[in-house]
Amino acid sequence: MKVAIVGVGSMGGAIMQGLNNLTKYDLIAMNPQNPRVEKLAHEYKFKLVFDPKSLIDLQPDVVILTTPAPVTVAVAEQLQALDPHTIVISAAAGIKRADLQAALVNNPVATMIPNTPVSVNAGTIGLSLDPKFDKPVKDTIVQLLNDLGDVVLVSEEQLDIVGVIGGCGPAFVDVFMDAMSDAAVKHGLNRQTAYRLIASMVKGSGALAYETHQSPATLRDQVASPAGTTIRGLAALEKHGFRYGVIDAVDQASDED
Ligand SMILES: NC(=O)C1=CN([C@@H]2O[C@H](COP(=O)(O)OP(=O)(O)OC[C@H]3O[C@@H](n4cnc5c(N)ncnc54)[C@H](O)[C@@H]3O)[C@@H](O)[C@H]2O)C=CC1
Ligand SMILES: O=C(O)[C@@H]1CCC=N1
Repeated sequence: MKVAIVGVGSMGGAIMQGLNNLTKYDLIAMNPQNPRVEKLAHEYKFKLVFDPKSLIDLQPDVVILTTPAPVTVAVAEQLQALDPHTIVISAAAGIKRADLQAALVNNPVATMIPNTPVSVNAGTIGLSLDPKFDKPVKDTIVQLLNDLGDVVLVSEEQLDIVGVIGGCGPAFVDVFMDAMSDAAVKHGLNRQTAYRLIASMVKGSGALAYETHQSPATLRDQVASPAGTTIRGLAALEKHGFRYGVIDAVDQASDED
């Protein structure tokens, strides 16, 4: 399958990497000339074009839009001459399917919010589909995105909050991991050991919650032994408003103003 990525920045590059890991996709990219993207094209051996006509001529089966959100509808307008069978999937946060569909009248258009862990095929991808899609279109989209991680099908109204939790979430977790590594270094671990330890701990905590379906509160209680060390740390997190900080981070990221 021929997959084109339009806009090879952080998100487009992560998708490119995740698809390249599988070696089964014929990958194409469109981006303004940029040495970083050219280096990536050389490394991953994908075909790089710089203008919409060249992209359209290559007849991709799927086009993924990972351009900056404010220009994404304009980019879609430049792709109006795509073959009608080409499926377009936009990753642009806050851009509605109706606006993209108005630009791409003949093509099936889906909207999603992926996250950067797609680069290691461990992404979380909130996906909204047009209920009018026929089964082959739906299957093509879901199968492609399943190769990049977990696909969570949601309504378009829910995509904004899914985008904040799944899409912004890795950055919030990164801040937590960074702070923990400072603490570990303060207590004598070297930075590299701290990073490895913390990444493994977060990966394992996520896997445990994911595999067992237990609530975070239940899992937390299993760690906090009576009169033990964990409950003292949990009390300190409460004292410093950690939970409210997380809730407010989601509120702020969700705020459109
Ligand atoms: N970074 C992330 O974790 C996530 C980003 N997104 C969405 O992905 C999109 C891109 O975000 P980032 O990768 O963070 O931004 P970025 O700034 O790193 O990448 C944007 C890329 O698009 C290219 N570009 C700009 N105008 C273009 C045009 N007219 N045609 C083709 N390419 C063009 C830029 O040269 C750059 O390589 C945004 O719409 C954002 O909402 C969605 C979920 C997560
Ligand atoms: O920061 C952003 O706007 C994008 C959307 C979700 C994650 N990154």
